[in-house]
Amino acid sequence: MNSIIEDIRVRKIIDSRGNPTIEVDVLTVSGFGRAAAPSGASTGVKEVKAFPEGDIDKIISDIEDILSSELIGMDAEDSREIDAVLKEIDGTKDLSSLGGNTIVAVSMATAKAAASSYGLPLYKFLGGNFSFRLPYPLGNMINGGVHAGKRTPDIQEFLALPKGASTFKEAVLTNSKVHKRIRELIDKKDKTFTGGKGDEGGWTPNITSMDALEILSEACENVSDETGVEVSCGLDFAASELWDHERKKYIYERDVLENDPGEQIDFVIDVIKSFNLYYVEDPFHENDFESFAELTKKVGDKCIICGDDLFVTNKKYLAKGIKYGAANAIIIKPNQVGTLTDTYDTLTLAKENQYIPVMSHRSGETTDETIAHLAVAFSCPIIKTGAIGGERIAKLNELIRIEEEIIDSSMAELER
Ligand SMILES: C=C(OP(=O)(O)O)C(=O)O
Ligand SMILES: [Mg+2]
Repeated sequence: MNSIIEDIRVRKIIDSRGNPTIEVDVLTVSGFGRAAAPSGASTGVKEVKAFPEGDIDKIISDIEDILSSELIGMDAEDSREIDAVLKEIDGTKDLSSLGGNTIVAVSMATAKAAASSYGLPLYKFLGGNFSFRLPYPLGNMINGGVHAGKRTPDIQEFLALPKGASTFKEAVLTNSKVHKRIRELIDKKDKTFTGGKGDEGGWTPNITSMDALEILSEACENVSDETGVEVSCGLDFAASELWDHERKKYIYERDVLENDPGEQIDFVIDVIKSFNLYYVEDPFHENDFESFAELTKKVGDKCIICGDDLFVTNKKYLAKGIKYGAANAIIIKPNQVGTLTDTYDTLTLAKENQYIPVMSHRSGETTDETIAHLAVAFSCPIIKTGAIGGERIAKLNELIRIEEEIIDSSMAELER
């Protein structure tokens, strides 16, 4: 039994925002796995709690003792059992006792240790020999909202998807061209721009969302013409951050726009049509399943409507969404739900119901590359993990390596 757990180490490291997070090492008889947890800024209220209350250093040493006494001697290969034990030790619904970030790091590090015990990369260990498809990278080009500073666009993410790329490497290089082109276009529009970037490596100009959309659209078109690779545009509204619960309105401060829920639906449809958007994430706040359903009914045949804060990678909320017909895609962030098993179960439900699973980074990231492997292992047609920036390219470059390693690899199938 080469995959029996022999030791567990938990440490505090920093993420891309300079905030503390948790990294876990798992040692088995003949393998080793390491994973670190990311953190969100526009977190959904239904997500598990990232950290328990209290002094993180004290928590870490306590947690290491507890985990060691429970997990040493278990088989790292048995992810479902490991995850069940983690949840049992935690004992809370929102994982607030150990913290979702601790649990997800242990869950992922254990799976990596099991893969290593068999001498396999994680994507192959989890996905087997028939996981040969690479996801399309959905790249963050302009950052706004809570991922950027004051006077930046209200909408959180302006995205590009090189859906005409025939290889992952070509797709990544195409996105980097769009990113560069956008800088040139911003320089023309915002004369004070000094090249600042936001949490996910997108530019942070002092312009409105509408101007940012014009620039995104022009850059995607320019690069498509220049390279022959079709590049589509997308947005993450992160609308829970725009929603004023008291006034029941979406407030766009920079654009000086206020939309009630009905106006927001019309506005989103108008933007999708005017800019020929291929992808829209969280256009409504996290509890508005009805508006999601109306939008999906109206434009879901042409545009990917993706729920992030709406579903928080949780199969319970996804099941509700399926009932409503809300969305046709779901963001998959393992730390929103806490374990690899729960992530897998949500993904499976999504696929059974023709929801596109979009594997995703968080705005606060480390150089951990686990989600690159999960995207291939679980056949996600899209991965959202930035376009540039060390912690973002850690995933993109890992996928370039994976593509090289897979015999007869091909890009995912994307319809619409
Ligand atoms: C990645 C995102 O942001 P965060 O990690 O801040 O939730 C997102 O909203 O899709
Ligand atoms: Mg989002």
